[in-house]
Amino acid sequence: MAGVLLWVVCPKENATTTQLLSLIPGSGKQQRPSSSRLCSRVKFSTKVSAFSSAVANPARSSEEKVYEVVLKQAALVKQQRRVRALDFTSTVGNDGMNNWDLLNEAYERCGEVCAEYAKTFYLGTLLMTPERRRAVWAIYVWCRRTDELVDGPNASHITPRALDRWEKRLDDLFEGRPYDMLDAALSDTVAKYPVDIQPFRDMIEGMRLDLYKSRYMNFDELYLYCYYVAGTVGLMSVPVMGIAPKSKATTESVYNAALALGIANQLTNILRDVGEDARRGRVYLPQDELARAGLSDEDIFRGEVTDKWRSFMKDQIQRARKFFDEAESGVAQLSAASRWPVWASLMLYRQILDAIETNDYDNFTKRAYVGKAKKFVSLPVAYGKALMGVYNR
Ligand SMILES: CC(C)=CCC/C(C)=C/CC/C(C)=C/CC/C(C)=C/[C@@H]1[C@@H](COP(=O)(O)OP(=O)(O)O)[C@]1(C)CC/C=C(\C)CC/C=C(\C)CCC=C(C)C
Ligand SMILES: [Mn+2]
Repeated sequence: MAGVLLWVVCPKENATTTQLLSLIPGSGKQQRPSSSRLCSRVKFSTKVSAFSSAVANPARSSEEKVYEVVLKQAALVKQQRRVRALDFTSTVGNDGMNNWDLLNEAYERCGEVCAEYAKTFYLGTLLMTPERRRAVWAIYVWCRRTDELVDGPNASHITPRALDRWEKRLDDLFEGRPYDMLDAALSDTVAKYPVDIQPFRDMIEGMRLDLYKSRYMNFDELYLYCYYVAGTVGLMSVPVMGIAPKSKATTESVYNAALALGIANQLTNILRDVGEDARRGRVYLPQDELARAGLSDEDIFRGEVTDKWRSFMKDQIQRARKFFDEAESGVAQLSAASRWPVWASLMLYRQILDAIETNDYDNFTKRAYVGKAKKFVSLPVAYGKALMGVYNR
């Protein structure tokens, strides 16, 4: 797939099937969020409840339910909650390597995977502190492997039970019992940073949805899917990327921006891949909005760019852009060294929306991508934005 951030979020471009196969095992302060969208709908409370209990109340919108997760994650980072750290100190194995060396090797391997599948993002991480950089690699690798379960070469063999086993493995690694060396790196990361298990579980839930759901009745349903498979990445990453010590923003608003970036990226992914998804029998577009635009699944399968389609797409693109705008406010609040890769990914992914427009909204037969020239311009601009950040410590 094309380009810098595309290497982050769509690393398939750089990956061969066999390479990916080898990754698959056995096959602050409380305040209202910046978003006015949300402000109008969420009843704010300092009481933070688990996502599962939020789900139990179906009268609430997906944004409200997900916002409760944001509050919970923000509260956890404030507590600096840590899970039991692994003991990587003493034992020396037959090969003369001690556990410490093994852990370093595990992280190195995560870095290699990241460099292979998400090259420019990998380069961006090199600006981060060594500790943070390798923790982000470990998270990246776990996300990549999770997505490969349902999208990779073995996808047709993946059952809900296989995902249950993957979740059990996740529980184990959070408890300090990693299954393999890539898990060990994440085990160490979650012991060192206030990373909660819930976004990881929720990403697996998104993959479960992909096993049986191929239509989304309205944006509320689609939003929840986007949270599961992409918003979660933002929530996993912020505790590692770190908030600038001098930032005056609430923790919760930074998490909210991170969530928005994940949602924006996934909505963009969906708009770019309409044709590709349709060929797999999938329509990740809100059915009610399609109907209101006078469109149906049949129109999508036919793949004809009509004025109705253009008008529908304009609205979808506008919505995705709003989520990017919402994310922007949070980037400046991140620790200085973490800002560049985030700005770069935001700018490059957002340009895919421009590319869809340039293609006259033909996302049935043309794949929107950001060309090399635009990437080369965006990277220094992103760097400048990162440097200009309000808090440089
Ligand atoms: C305050 C603030 C703005 C902080 C930044 C927070 C942050 C780092 C957000 C990251 C957002 C992000 C990159 C989300 C990923 C979104 C995405 C498109 C997910 C894809 C899901 C499945 O989609 P699909 O199957 O339709 O797509 P493909 O055809 O398969 O591409 C994913 C593929 C899920 C798996 C996600 C990854 C492998 C990426 C994981 C990335 C990281 C852990 C690093 C994120 C860090 C940076 C700097 C972007
Ligand atoms: Mn995928």
